[in-house]
Amino acid sequence: MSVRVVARIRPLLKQELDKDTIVTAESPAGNDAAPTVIRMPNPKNENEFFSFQFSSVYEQEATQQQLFDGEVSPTVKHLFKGIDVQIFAYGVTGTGKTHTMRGGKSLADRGVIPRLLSNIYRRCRKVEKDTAGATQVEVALSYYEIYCDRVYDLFEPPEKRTPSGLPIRDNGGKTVVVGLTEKPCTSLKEFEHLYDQANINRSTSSTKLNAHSSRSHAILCVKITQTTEDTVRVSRASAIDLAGSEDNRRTENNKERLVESSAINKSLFVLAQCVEAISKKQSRIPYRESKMTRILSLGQNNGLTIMILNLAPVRSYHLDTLSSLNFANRTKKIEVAEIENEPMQRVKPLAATASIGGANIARQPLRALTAAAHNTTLQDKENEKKKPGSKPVKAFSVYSDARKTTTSRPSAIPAQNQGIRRAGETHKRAADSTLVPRPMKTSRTGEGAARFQEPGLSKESIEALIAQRIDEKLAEKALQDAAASAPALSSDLQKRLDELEHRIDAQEEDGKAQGLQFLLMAKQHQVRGEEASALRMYQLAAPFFPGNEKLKTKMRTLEDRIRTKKELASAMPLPTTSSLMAPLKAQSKPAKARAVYRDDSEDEDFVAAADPDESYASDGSFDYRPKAARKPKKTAKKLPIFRDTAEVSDLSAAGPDCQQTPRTTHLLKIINSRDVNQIKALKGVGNKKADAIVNCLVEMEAAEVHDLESLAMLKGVGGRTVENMRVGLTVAYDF
Ligand SMILES: Nc1ncnc2c1ncn2[C@@H]1O[C@H](COP(=O)(O)OP(=O)(O)OP(=O)(O)O)[C@@H](O)[C@H]1O
Repeated sequence: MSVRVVARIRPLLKQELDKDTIVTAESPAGNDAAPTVIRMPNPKNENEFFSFQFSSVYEQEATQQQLFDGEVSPTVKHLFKGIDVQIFAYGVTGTGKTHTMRGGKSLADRGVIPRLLSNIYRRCRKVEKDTAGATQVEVALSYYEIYCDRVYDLFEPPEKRTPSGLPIRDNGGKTVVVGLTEKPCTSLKEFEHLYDQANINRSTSSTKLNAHSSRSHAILCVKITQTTEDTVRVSRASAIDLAGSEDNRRTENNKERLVESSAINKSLFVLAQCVEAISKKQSRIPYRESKMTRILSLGQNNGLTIMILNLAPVRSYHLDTLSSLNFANRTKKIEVAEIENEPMQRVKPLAATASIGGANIARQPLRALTAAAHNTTLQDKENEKKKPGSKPVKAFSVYSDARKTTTSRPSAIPAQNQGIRRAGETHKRAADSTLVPRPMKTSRTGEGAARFQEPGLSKESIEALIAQRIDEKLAEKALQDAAASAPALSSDLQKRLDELEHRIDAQEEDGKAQGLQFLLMAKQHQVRGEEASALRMYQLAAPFFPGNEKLKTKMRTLEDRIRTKKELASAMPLPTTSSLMAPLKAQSKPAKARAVYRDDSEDEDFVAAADPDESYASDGSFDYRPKAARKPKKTAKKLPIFRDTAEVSDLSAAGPDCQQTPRTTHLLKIINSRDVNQIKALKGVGNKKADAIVNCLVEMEAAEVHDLESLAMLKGVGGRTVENMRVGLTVAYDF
């Protein structure tokens, strides 16, 4: 399922005026149903309105209780079924993220986090009661912040922090913070105490836009462990209060706030890049470019993900609000696999795990070997059907090289290890009972115990064997992942990027590390041909290298090139919207013509075609080569030509400056409104097409469709559709 995105508009603050309200909530059909649409004017033309559809929309008056009941409360039962839940608040500074997640002290003001914990404890009691105490539920908390791209444990006082913060590692596909405190927490009261104490340690400051602005991303992780006699099931709820993006022209931040702000903006920029890369199905998602994106792992985590988009209703946030809405619109398309964490057999923690993360970080639990639909092949299911009563089939065996046995053996497990199934419950398997070698089982019920009882193998050696096998699997997977995500860079270039990364690692303590990171990102963007992003990163790096002439020259060159490109684009017959639409529509044009008006994401070709000699030659660390042989392109598809011949009189009546008929103008106005209902009402446009058009427009951000040719190039639209839309308008309105 996709990420669930809900929007919340905060009420006006004391200094804000009602007349400045520009963001409103609406029901899709304009009826009394709960609102799901956010509407706001186009910053370029206030007579036009943009509409954005989300799973739900909470208006200014919505209470903390309503938001919790509508969005978070329903996830708790899934959490107890073993499904991880991630809830994060996103929005510009001062839009109400902390209010939503943490809230105030009074009962009514409590935010998502205390309510979630209250709900979890209630459910713990219910589970224990319903199972007459056979299931024990334990809750443990960890809470940390990412401040200036460094991870700090919020359960530790600031004076205990090391300047470089805690390291993060990939552990079996999950990102973990090494050395984080995990505190068992048995009641809501205990939670409130721990949470309040920890929040004192969080980095907040007063800025011009928010008297209590969070200067870090805060992540609360609630681990729920349900233990029965035989199994242990672990699931996690993560509640994340992201720091808000800041426009430093408005904040008047001092130097310290500026450094924080640039770290916040950088991480949010990387997050936006990740979301864009995911939505464009690119093979490389830049998760690793910021700790926040590594930890958030949007689109990589299994479970339920909810994003609460916080919005300020007033005009002073106009552009920021539009950018947040565009981000949210992309996020809602990200698919997340709703896979539950399977229960595992109760075993003592493996000795080998201690080395990964100290006492508090456990190795990725041994995956349950119980029947799991997603782990079972069709063939396996067939086998199960054919042999009623036969043992179910499993997808893989961790213990495949253990010796087979034909008789049950006396238990070799110490009596205190109650987690492992008892000898009496073990099942025998005849050595020759297999039609195929080593039959697979989905369930290890009993079987796991039998294997632990192999004589001749000590408990330690079995554990060591398991640890070794898991490490091999993890290493294999890491190699596969690395190979799959490796960008197609020349080995020379890759070497230089690696060197730069090593320099960053080596200088972690040095103030320049942050600057080098910006530089690395700039180079990565540049090598991908994303010049605007590269320039932005160079600009962020600049304060770390004062007086560096090479860097200044590089920025000037990029600025010139971007400016030239823009001028060329405006001189071209097709408007910029076409360039934005080009990648959206699978139409290809001859490379040379296209080079002039394509957007950032493809301007590597622009460089190669328009200015082959301009170069990264000045950049000693780069060996830039334009892409060599490319696949032959398809010949350009001819664009439809629209002539409003039937309306020449209208055109002349509209005056000499007007290049479009009123009907065309009206049609474009409807399209640019991005109002899905208005677009749907056009002749020949159904729900699907209207959605596709609105999605294209959202991808174009603030850009608009200026003519019928550009409209015909939108994904899902063609010349015929445009003609239908236009013709349909003759009867629909009065010119
Ligand atoms: N739903 C709401 N009801 C009442 N007050 C609200 C609401 N949402 C936000 N506020 C108020 O708006 C102000 C800013 O909110 P908050 O500090 O939560 O913003 P933020 O998005 O977390 O900002 P930052 O990113 O700077 O930390 C606070 O004074 C807060 O009390």
